[in-house]
Amino acid sequence: MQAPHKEHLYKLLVIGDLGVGKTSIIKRYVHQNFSSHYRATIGVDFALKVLHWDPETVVRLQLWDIAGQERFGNMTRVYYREAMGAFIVFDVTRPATFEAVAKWKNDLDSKLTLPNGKPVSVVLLANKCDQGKDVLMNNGLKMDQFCKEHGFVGWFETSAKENINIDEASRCLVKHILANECDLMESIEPDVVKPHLTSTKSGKVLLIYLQVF
Ligand SMILES: Nc1nc2c(ncn2[C@@H]2O[C@H](COP(=O)(O)OP(=O)(O)OP(=O)(O)O)[C@@H](O)[C@H]2O)c(=O)[nH]1
Repeated sequence: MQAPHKEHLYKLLVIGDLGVGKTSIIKRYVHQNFSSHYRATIGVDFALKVLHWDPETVVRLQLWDIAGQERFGNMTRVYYREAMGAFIVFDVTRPATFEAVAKWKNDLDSKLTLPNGKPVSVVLLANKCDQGKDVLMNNGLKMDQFCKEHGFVGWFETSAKENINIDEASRCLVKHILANECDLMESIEPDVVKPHLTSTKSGKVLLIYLQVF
């Protein structure tokens, strides 16, 4: 079999209010499992997903699972550094978590831009759709409008529990990032946007930034 020609490494953020399902979405996406047991993330956690994008291209995604409580802290600026894209997640059964979406998006846009000054690609995830299938059914147009107004590249109803639309949402985000990278390559040296990656004993990904502060 011929080796892939192109390798991409992207840091992706997964943000949104407490308990909306960020960890569960990542677990489903990376480990193909789900637990109904809730344990709040403290700070940030990491996972790595390898996508065979096409016969010639491998895409590695470093998923940064950022605790919901971090919206009220000062660490998001550090966590956001050098990300190429993000998922913002809300829980369809809790309207307050949707109201927080714009705050998360503003926080992100105020602290992170691509090296060419443009905003990073962000996909909105309406999670736990297995619990409230009707909540968004009649609001599709409103959601399209909301995404346009707030600069999301797309939105998906997802369920980590039933494995609905998570792969699709990721493909949408990666597609936009690949397109953005073509623009970036024209003006920026590739090494400038690549973080340093090593593996730890536990198999988790440890990201070492030389200039965190
Ligand atoms: N029914 C249903 N429950 C879900 C789904 N996704 C997550 N949950 C449940 O929601 C609770 C919170 O999920 P987490 O993945 O821990 O949420 P989180 O956003 O990572 O939370 P923080 O770490 O506090 O920010 C857990 O009890 C999950 O089992 C889903 O798609 N459907």
